[in-house]
Amino acid sequence: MQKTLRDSAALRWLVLILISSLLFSTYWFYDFYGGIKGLMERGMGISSEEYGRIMSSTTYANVVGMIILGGIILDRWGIRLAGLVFGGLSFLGAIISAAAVAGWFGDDKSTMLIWSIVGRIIFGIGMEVVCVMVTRTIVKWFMGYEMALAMALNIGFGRLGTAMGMAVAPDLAAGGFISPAFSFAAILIGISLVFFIIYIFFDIKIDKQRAESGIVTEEEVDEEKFRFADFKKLITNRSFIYIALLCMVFYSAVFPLLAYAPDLLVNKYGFSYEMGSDGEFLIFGSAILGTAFIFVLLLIFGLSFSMVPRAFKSNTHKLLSFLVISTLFLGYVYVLRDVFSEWLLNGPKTASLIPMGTILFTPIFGSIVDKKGKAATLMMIGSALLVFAYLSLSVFNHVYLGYLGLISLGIAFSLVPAAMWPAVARIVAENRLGTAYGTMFTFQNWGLAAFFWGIGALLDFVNRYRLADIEAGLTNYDYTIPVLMLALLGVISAWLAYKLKQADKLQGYGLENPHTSN
Ligand SMILES: N[C@@H](Cc1c[nH]cn1)C(=O)NCC(=O)O
Repeated sequence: MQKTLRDSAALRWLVLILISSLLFSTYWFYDFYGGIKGLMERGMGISSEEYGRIMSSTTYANVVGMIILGGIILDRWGIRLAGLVFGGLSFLGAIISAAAVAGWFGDDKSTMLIWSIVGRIIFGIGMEVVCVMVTRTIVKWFMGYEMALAMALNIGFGRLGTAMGMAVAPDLAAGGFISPAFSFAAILIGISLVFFIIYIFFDIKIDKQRAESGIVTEEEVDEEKFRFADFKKLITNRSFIYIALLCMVFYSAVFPLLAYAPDLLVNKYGFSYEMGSDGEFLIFGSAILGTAFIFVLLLIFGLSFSMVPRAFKSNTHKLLSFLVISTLFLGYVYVLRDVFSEWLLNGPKTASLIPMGTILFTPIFGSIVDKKGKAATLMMIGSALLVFAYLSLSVFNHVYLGYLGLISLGIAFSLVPAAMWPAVARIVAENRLGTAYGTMFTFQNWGLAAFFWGIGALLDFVNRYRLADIEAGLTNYDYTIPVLMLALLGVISAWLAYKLKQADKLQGYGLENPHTSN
């Protein structure tokens, strides 16, 4: 058969980098606010509830079905046009948000707040559909090749965006000026759109080649398309209902926490927001470049740990490669020991290690699920870890228990997604997967809408008699009750995972069986 562009490994990986840049930049924009929550409150004069409202507004359009509509549009228009339109929307939303905090629409609090919300709503419409579009593009190029690896790398780029956004935003907002952090994040989306436009040339070419060689084109492949008949079937399937609810409750306990985690560490343990010079690693005199370099190396180590030993067949080679990577990693930690010890006392840098840790752990747990199964049990364990994490970060006050809580949160954030997404593919037939993911992300956005806002509102409420002192810098926010509320979500997640396990026993999808037995 005639070869197409996707038969070249180099081109496949080039395509992955071009399109994953969109995930990197949109995840960055989604999450960087967490690193500068305190600075936003001071700079814009907003409360925690108003900060929560801005974060929550990202989900508003998705709550009323935008992801599903976006999926239908993606089916009709195809990757190129839909990618440009929805990528363009996320860029537009980011520009509006950056203009809002720069005071372009007016520098009074309510104008800045309203336009920040408008910006986030538009950004949110684009971002979620971009995620679906990028996944489709990976399927188009990697089906029959290294698809699982490509998906893991793609989500790794997203998590890197989250981590770097949280860690670098305070450096960009040095001196309390938040505007550069917003402009930088918006420019990143613009750059990734340029990468996407470059990708379009490859997309046109491969479609032409596939048409010439008689391979079905994107428009003809309807496996991933949204169908209302499928939707009806899905929402009457017990196992799907439990896993979709689990997706909503679990992510509601994790994504919103990321938006508050740096501020929690600053307020509860007295961590810093801005980095002292001891914690800076300079490259060409730039701390931002230095931080980016440290993160990229962490990403490379994370991926090497999880991918390289697995690539060898013999156990000796596996062990040898693991030892080599471990030695290099220890050398890296040793050289940067002074920087890391400062980072562990800085709110945004410490919180950014949660998404960074998932890059290492998610593929490891993914391969455990492949080999041993136990997907529903692992989701129960991941949810229980959330409960432990949030109890450690709320009712106890010891900083070491706090670190342990953050590590548990990182493990839970790796374990549940690693077990959940392949489990969906077992419950739902392949030709209904697009509909299933669109439905699950819609449910997820309902929860996110409530908890992005809810944490901020509850924080203001429980601290209502001390708000003036907090603003004056005389005392700190008490995060105990809002974080305890998230522990409750962990309990509900564990219960839903248990119900899923029971439903699976009745329906026989084999969620507890290894994937290799199929
Ligand atoms: N809905 C997507 C994308 C996303 C990321 N942050 C907020 N929305 C999603 O949840 N993807 C799965 C993941 O684990 O990132």
